Amino acid sequence: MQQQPSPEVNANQRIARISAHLDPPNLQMENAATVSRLNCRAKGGAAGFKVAILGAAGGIGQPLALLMKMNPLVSVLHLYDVVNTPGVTSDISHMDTGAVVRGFLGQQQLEEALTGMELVIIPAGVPRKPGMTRDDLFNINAGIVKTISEAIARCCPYAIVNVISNPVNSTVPIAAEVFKKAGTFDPKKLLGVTMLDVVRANTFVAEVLGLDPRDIDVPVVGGHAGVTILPLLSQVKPPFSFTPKEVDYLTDRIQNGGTEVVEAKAGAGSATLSMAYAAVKFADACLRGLRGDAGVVECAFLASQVTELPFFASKVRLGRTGAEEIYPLGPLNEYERAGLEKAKKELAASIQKGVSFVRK
Ligand SMILES: NC(=O)c1ccc[n+]([C@@H]2O[C@H](COP(=O)([O-])OP(=O)(O)OC[C@H]3O[C@@H](n4cnc5c(N)ncnc54)[C@H](O)[C@@H]3O)[C@@H](O)[C@H]2O)c1
Ligand SMILES: O=C(O)C[C@H](O)C(=O)O
Repeated sequence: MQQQPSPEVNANQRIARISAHLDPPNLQMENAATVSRLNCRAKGGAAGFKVAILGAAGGIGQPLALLMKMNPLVSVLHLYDVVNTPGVTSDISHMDTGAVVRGFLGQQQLEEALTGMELVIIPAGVPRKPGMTRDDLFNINAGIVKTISEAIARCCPYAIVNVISNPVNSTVPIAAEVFKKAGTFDPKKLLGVTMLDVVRANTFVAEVLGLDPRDIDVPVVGGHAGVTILPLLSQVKPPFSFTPKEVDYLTDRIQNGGTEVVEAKAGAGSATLSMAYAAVKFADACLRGLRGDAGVVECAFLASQVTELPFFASKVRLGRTGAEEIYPLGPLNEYERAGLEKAKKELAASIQKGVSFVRK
């Protein structure tokens, strides 16, 4: 005689039959009594883009991860670092926003972190301490950006790449050389993030004028270090005229905004919170472009023919394939023309340094 199943087994079988009816087999929980994070029903988030942050456990990386998790255009968020990603990922993943968050730790997980990504944001690398220039970071950060770029070329060659790691004037040429070697270079998709210069320029100009920074738009061209940061105050929108003293004050403050923060932090790093804000502003513009929104225009440092230099920051229109249009600099006044010459001289050397690092 067959033994009767216990009432409890019967109940479980009923649940299994009902859920088999309701759910596709691969989404069923094998046993309703042992739900875990691995067998629950997450489908991979709402519609949106797949974004990776490399250097996600750092001073910029953590608030950047927080803000990208809040961005409704992001469906999957990969957080990669060489330290501390399990904690950061666990923490961020509890936020009740749409993006599904996954963490990746150490170089052996870099390829997995990048596979399938549509936007890759790179704040990996060391920051300045007082007395240092951004170029002083080259020796460490050049190698980090090179390794990461090689992995991007292998795993997500069509992704838009936002480079934050300094010195941006050299790290973007490094990434470009790596992509050229791999045969994956698309000049529209490799973008150095100079958004913080624009954010600062809008803030400082608004302070001088006694206005709301959200109503101000200052184009900042050139590069992202000292005199290569060239605010075009003659092209501020809406148009305002400044006294020569105001122009000197504003140009100096915008060019040295990074140093202002480094000195205030007194050895504890450089801008992280304002940078995360700026990085998200720029990443969001890239995602809106990818989605097909019209009229998305921001400044970025990229391969360009706007000047005789191979890379230059200027206004670009972001679209489905990246920076689809690069705008000319427009009419410059005498002060800005002199600034442009200084900027080009320093930029040329920084670009060459990055190119030689990969070609050597
Ligand atoms: N473009 C800009 O406007 C701008 C603004 C601010 C800072 N930065 C630059 O951003 C970088 C990061 O600054 P931060 O304040 O976040 O520094 P941080 O030291 O706080 O964080 C950097 C993170 O990168 C990680 N990292 C180091 N090597 C790595 C590797 N090989 N792969 C992945 N991750 C790695 C570290 O573990 C750390 O978590 C610096 O180079 C800084 O100069 C750029
Ligand atoms: O100044 C730095 O070193 C960091 C960053 O480039 C900035 O502009 O804040």
